[in-house]
Amino acid sequence: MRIRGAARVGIGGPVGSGKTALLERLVPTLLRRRLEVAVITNDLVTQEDAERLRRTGILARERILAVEAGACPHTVIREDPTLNMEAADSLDHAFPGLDLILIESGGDNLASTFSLDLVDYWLFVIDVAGGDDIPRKRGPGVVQSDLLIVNKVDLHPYVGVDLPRMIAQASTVRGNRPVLCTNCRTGEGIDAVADAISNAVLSREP
Ligand SMILES: Nc1nc2c(ncn2[C@@H]2O[C@H](COP(=O)(O)OP(=O)(O)OP(=O)(O)O)[C@@H](O)[C@H]2O)c(=O)[nH]1
Repeated sequence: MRIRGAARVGIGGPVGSGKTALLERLVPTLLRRRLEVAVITNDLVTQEDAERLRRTGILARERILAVEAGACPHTVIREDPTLNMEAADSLDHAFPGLDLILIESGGDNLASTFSLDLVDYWLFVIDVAGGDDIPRKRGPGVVQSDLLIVNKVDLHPYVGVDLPRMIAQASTVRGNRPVLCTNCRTGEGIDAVADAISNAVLSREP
């Protein structure tokens, strides 16, 4: 068992659903709440997402670590999360006051889930452009995540998606575990995501 450091929060979801865009909005929101944050990104064979986040300047470069996941993004967050656990341990060691380590998975399919050896809580990000039948397919990520995020809600009129129906189906398959909507272009819904994470994994008030 690890010595208690920062809370570890996973962010998974299909390719392009908006995981990095969510981080770009969520990190500044958490920092405004005076929380100490670091990020680990997982890419297949590059450090692209980490470099993208570093370029935004939202966090000091050394608070953003990259794990190269190899061929299977879910392997390093579920079957053998050693690389991510080592990265998180090194952030805990380097920044003793850290509150949260956000671990972004590489883009994967609806079956991807996080090992609870790695994270205390995990979000799964889908987007409306993927279609409103995604929740009905009952992928483990959609069903089992602690928080489901339906992103890109601004696009629903353009892709013919019935958003209320999509949310209702998501809530049904999740047995009333939470579902939140976000628009990472504008920041809509991000405060609610920060509230959910804080309430779930932080012992002190933000
Ligand atoms: N319209 C709209 N576009 C968005 C939103 N969120 C993300 N995008 C766009 O969607 C595309 C993919 O976003 P990313 O944040 O790169 O997605 P990702 O899940 O990190 O992608 P991978 O790491 O490749 O799996 C980008 O062009 C974003 O600008 C949103 O809420 N609305």
